[in-house]
Amino acid sequence: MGATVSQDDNDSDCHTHQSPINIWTKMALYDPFLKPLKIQYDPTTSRKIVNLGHCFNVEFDDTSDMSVLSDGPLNSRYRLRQFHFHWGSSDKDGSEHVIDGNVYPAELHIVYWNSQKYESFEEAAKHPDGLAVIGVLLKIGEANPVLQTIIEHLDDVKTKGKEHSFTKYNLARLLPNDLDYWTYHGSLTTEPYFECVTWIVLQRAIPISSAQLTRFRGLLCTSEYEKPVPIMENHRPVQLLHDRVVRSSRL
Ligand SMILES: NS(=O)(=O)c1ccc(B(O)O)cc1
Ligand SMILES: [Zn+2]
Repeated sequence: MGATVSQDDNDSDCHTHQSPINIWTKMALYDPFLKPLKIQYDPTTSRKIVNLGHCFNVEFDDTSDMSVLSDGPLNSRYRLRQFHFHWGSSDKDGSEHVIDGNVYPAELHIVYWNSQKYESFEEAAKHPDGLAVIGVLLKIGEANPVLQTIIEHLDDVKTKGKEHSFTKYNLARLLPNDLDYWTYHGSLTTEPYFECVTWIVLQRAIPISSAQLTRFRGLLCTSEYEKPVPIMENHRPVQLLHDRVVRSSRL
């Protein structure tokens, strides 16, 4: 007699906390115990910009707790490692998280790891409370001068594997003043998709101009020795919510 597989067996599979998701704002649960985000940022920790082939990272010195994220939904101190973006082949899509069915043209991910409990980013990524990622939606608007300082360096990292020094970046100026957020437990949105992320998606989007966003699509996923292929898009489709609840920091 073969095993019978019921519907709930599908939910018992081990990939039920995947990201990104569609956030239905009216279904989000206001949690009065959620604290405001505490973002301590030291501009001297920015080190370099790197073309990874599927995106570019701005990377930080994470050998000590100089730029850290704490409070919010978190129970530990998380150390800043890198930030990167996801975008689409046109301004019509590109974000990973979707809000009430609305896709945004791009999304910023600021990646932190739990340096209070774990010795390294790699170790932290193996645990459900290992990482915290602040997701910031981008909307088409005025040219963003703080993004422009990044965009000016994209020509230095045009091909896969290229990197360029990138210091004294003022990440704090990139964030909106309003830090209200939605939070839920999820995963990395690229390989290896580990379910190790406390997602903190800001409720306020930041502007980018269409011309600035076009510059992202000029990056190449090929090395300088290969036929040039642009990174036209790098966003993952939304995943099933399963048994998760999204909480909101604002009523
Ligand atoms: N897109 S994401 O923020 O979920 C993310 C962050 C880090 C890594 B990783 O360092 O492998 C992968 C995906
Ligand atoms: Zn990302």
